[in-house]
Amino acid sequence: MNPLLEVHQLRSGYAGSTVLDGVDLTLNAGATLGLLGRNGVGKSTLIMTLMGLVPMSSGTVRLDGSPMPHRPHKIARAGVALVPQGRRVWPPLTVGEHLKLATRHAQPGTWTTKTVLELLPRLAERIRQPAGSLSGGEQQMLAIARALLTNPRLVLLDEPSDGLAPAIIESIMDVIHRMRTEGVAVLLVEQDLHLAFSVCDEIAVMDRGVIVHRTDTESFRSDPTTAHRLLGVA
Ligand SMILES: Nc1ncnc2c1ncn2[C@@H]1O[C@H](COP(=O)(O)OP(=O)(O)OP(=O)(O)O)[C@@H](O)[C@H]1O
Repeated sequence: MNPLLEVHQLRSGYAGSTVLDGVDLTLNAGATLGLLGRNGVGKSTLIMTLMGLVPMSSGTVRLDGSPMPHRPHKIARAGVALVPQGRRVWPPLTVGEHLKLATRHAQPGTWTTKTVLELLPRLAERIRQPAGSLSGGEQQMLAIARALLTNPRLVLLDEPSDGLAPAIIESIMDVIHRMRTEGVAVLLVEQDLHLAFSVCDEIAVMDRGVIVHRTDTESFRSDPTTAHRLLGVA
């Protein structure tokens, strides 16, 4: 069986500077992989390149055995959804308007406005509120809701815990666990090790544009020496 996502020798970057320098990565359908690494090593660039938002200069990306389309809307239609760093909600649009827009090109599936609002009841309570007036945690939930409504096979989550209180991070964990239950594959870029360890089957570490380490979560968690060497944390 093909992996859902197969990345081979991927290179990309910005205006003459190479950031990804030969990334090799696979992810099976329904699996949850945490991508860790120090600041600036290229984790977000990988997410943006997979989503077609940063052009690749060489390498291959395959989704379910077929070449990944290049344009973001085609990548989304192929079943890949992005929860970007910084949420990227539209401040004047209400929660309801965001959800309506997200359903426009959605594939049919488990996730509908009803099931997403059942999972994220705080959004249901704020359906007429402009996104700009939501708290950071609520905006993060909205960004996740928007991604789920497309009924993706793969969700790329870029630092969902960034700047959020522990209670909200717990809610994000619950949502990622639910994605797993529904068979959605997740590539999670995270600095919060507690979050990554609690939801991921495996951990990969990036350094200077390549994947330098990959193991199951339990092995990574029980090997603080390696974690310290790769991430600078105990
Ligand atoms: N839009 C951009 N234009 C030019 N350089 C960029 C751009 N975005 C990122 N970079 C550079 O690319 C490199 C990798 O950045 P990236 O955001 O992918 O790292 P990261 O591992 O996600 O870091 P962090 O954990 O701090 O978010 C950095 O040197 C960064 O300055």
